[in-house]
Amino acid sequence: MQPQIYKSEVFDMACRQFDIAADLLGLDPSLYERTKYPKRCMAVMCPIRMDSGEVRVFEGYRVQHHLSMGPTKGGLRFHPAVTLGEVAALSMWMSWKCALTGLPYGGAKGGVCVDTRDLSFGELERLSRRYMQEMISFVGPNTDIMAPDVGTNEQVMAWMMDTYANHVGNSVPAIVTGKPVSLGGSEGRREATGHGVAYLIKSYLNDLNIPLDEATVAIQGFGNVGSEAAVALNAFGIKVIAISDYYGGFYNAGGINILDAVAYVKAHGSLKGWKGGDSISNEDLLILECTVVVPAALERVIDENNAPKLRCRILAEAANGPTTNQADAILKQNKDIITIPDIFCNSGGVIVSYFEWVQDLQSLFWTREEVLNKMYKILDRAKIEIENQKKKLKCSRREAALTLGIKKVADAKAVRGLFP
Ligand SMILES: NC(=O)C1=CN([C@@H]2O[C@H](COP(=O)(O)OP(=O)(O)OC[C@H]3O[C@@H](n4cnc5c(N)ncnc54)[C@H](OP(=O)(O)O)[C@@H]3O)[C@@H](O)[C@H]2O)C=CC1
Ligand SMILES: O=C(O)CCC(=O)C(=O)O
Repeated sequence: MQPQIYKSEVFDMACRQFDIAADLLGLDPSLYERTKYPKRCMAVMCPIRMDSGEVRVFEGYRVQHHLSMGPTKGGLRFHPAVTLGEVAALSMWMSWKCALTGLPYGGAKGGVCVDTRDLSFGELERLSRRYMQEMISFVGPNTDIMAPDVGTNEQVMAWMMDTYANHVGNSVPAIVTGKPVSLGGSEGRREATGHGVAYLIKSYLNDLNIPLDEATVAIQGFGNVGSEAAVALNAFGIKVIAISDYYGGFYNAGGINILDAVAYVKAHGSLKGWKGGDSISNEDLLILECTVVVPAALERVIDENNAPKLRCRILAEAANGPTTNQADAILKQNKDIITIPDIFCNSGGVIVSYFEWVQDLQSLFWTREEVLNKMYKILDRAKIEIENQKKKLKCSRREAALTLGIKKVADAKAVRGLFP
């Protein structure tokens, strides 16, 4: 029976993906619900004194999907659309992602329902600290390790770590990843997710025999993941022709000046008012004629209405859950489009978070080159496994990735047995 507390479109979507993959695997019924649903969750109310003197209370959540193979791991989202159901779905995807890439973690995710655009720097700090304070009994460097996601960043992770460290009385760098390097963060973590996305795009372009300098890319979302993917694509000599954020997008057939766009966002907080291209809506960006489309913002942006209109060769899912089940069924029939599924496409982030955690635990730090090379190796290995599984099960790439991840978790649960 599906737990009612998580009821939402996005949770249903993650459950439907699980059902399809579990059927392909012929998953033992005794493992089905144990493997599928999140293990436990925490909901907290975070009262914050605003700069005006008023007290506002924000809802926060953390969902730990499974604890069978190590601590849980996953990002923390600050966004007005956050719900417990969304966080639960994201925690499921973290589990399959970590298992697929061979990381010794279960999945987790956290979220606070807040629009950070409405907060001052001081209010953001108080909210971040209060959330961690409320979560102290639920997380730990060997229990559940947070990282940045939508609306959070290195600074938020620094406050999280400081709050936890003040509580226990000593520095605990391994409590969060995606921290500033000066606090034990890893070289390469900031760019890892976007860089991994760009690396996989390059790899699939090579498979399609499309020369890199002939490829064109449209990216929805220009935050950490979208902008770092654009920077890495640019460095690989792959032309980005459209970018966007919450306020809308920009199109330039001659190629977006990525470094200028990044500098503009750094100075102004968003792309609003930038002059680097013609205006394009977020909806039209996804159906542009180009080689690669990269959704790098939020879930469920590709649905049954726009899926038949996609005009790309590669859909690189940098965001988590950008494609609905209905759109997925449509894309499965379209043999001209390669979908690089989210749990694989954006896994560079958690892979390097794992490296950060390992470096923190051993207090021995690696160079950016070492970090990225180790990440490439894991991505290459996962790609081979996915392509083999796709052939073996005669299924889509998403189903291949999900079955690989889900099977590892189910096998671990089976061998651990039931207690008592
Ligand atoms: N950070 C990481 O390491 C990882 C992130 N991911 C996933 O990648 C995606 C992006 O995360 P991240 O880059 O960290 O988040 P950020 O908050 O850094 O960036 C989000 C971007 O999406 C834009 N955006 C927000 N709403 C919309 C909208 N309705 N239409 C178009 N764009 C919108 C934001 O615009 P604006 O700034 O104007 O609000 C911003 O450019 C998420 O799905 C996340 O779960 C996956 C793996 C790891
Ligand atoms: O780096 C991490 O631990 C998690 C990143 C994340 O939230 C994700 O992969 O969706």
